[in-house]
Amino acid sequence: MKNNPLENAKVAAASRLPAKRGVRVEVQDLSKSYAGREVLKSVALHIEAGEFVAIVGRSGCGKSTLLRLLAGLEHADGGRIAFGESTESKPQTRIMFQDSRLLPWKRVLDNVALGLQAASGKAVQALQNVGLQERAKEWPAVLSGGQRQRVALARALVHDPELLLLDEPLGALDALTRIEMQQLIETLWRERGFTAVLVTHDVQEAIALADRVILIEDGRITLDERIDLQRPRSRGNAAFAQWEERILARVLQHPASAPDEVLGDVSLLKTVTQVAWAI
Ligand SMILES: Nc1ncnc2c1ncn2[C@@H]1O[C@H](COP(=O)(O)OP(=O)(O)OP(=O)(O)O)[C@@H](O)[C@H]1O
Repeated sequence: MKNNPLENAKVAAASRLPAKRGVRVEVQDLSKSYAGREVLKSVALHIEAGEFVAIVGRSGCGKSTLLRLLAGLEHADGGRIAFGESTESKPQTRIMFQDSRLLPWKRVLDNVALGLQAASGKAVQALQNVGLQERAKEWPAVLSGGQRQRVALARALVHDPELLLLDEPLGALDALTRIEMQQLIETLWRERGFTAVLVTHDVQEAIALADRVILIEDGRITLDERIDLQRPRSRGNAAFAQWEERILARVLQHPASAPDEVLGDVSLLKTVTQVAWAI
């Protein structure tokens, strides 16, 4: 295979199509407080099996808290989360963070194979899917940030998850690598059919990837928009730009808690937009 993650993903899709594995997610009346401060307030959310949902919102609004509750990393104070038909069974879930969290003392392939019993075939295939099979024997430290995130993606997908949770996984990457990673995630999601929930500060990323964009403000869902653009989505398209402007305007409408935060949020979002448009 060539060292091109998108091409590799397409070839792999043609040769080996696993059953679509998305799980339906039902969140009702979910609440969570830290030290008496309510961070999530009666959140209700329905996600179809195989749907791609992006969650946006200002810093501190509760996005990652919701993701951690979906992952089962923390417990809610109230409400319920159900997967598929039952509240009992837990789906195969994987989470990716901004930091790849690879083990520095294990080589790339061994990082991907973590948690697998008879590892190597599946792990090699997962590395091929992200275009890094030639780096299998190297240490994570010699990879670039984007390559490390591709390894983290391979490590998540090797378990064939029903639910993939993405907590700003591309937040530390440069604009071009970020767009390439978005395309890779979209290709693998379309191939495999897992349910995806992405937390992002980047409205353009949310619109590029998601079937639905959800806005959280002060711990509540205040916007839930279905993005009716065909895939793959072109950032130069007028309808794309209209969606971006509309959601960005809505995010910025909500007052931030401090003047610095307003400036930080606006400039971050605008910078990402301008850089991405310039490419
Ligand atoms: N373990 C914790 N203990 C105390 N407070 C917490 C804890 N985790 C989160 N919080 C608080 O809950 C609020 C929401 O945090 P959360 O990480 O969900 O925000 P976020 O929307 O993901 O923000 P960002 O976009 O900056 O990552 C914040 O005020 C945060 O300080």
